[in-house]
Amino acid sequence: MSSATNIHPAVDGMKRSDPNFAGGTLTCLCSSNPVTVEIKGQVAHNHVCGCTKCWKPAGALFSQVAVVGRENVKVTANEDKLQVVDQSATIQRYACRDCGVHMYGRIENTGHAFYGLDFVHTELSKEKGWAPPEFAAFVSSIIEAGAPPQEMGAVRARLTEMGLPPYDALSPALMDAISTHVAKQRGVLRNA
Ligand SMILES: N[C@@H](CCC(=O)N[C@@H](CSCO)C(=O)NCC(=O)O)C(=O)O
Ligand SMILES: [Zn+2]
Ligand SMILES: [Zn+2]
Repeated sequence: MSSATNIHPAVDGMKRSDPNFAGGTLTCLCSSNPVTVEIKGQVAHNHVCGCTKCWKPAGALFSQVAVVGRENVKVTANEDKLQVVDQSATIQRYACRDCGVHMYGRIENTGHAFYGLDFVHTELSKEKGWAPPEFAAFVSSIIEAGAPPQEMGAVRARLTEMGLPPYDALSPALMDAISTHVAKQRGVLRNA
């Protein structure tokens, strides 16, 4: 089977975003004492991510990950099961120590362009109406997790067919936002 068929189980044919969506509850995969996280309101910049750091469902080549204001993220059950996957990473990903699912990722560096935003996987919620993914990020990184390099053409073609433009970092809009932030910090952006 070609890798190109395994982009992400929840993404193909995803419904349109509900303009009045109020949020939902993310639940980890534990059959008993699951960790739950309440998300208030809609997420932004939902995307599929091929990087090795984001949590992916079994068999998927990509994770599905979006951002939401950290003030709208609240752990509502079994918080004691959460542990940070990699303390040295920019995004501190809180994973369930029993099932391994990442419940939210938080940026603690106040100087980072995305400080104030948490990273979440909306597929962990049963509510419908979440904003669907808009692009594919870190596509080349799937090779680092074992995807055959010779299948990358097929993977990019499939992503494009699914309406997810493939990029090897974040989307141009998000890369511009990061660089604008850095330029402002350095004082080199005069007219912004
Ligand atoms: N090739 C590396 C890339 C890892 C990476 O830089 N991931 C991005 C995107 S995560 C969500 O879109 C990132 O911002 N990482 C910061 C962090 O993980 O703390 C790989 O595949 O590992
Ligand atoms: Zn769990
Ligand atoms: Zn990622």
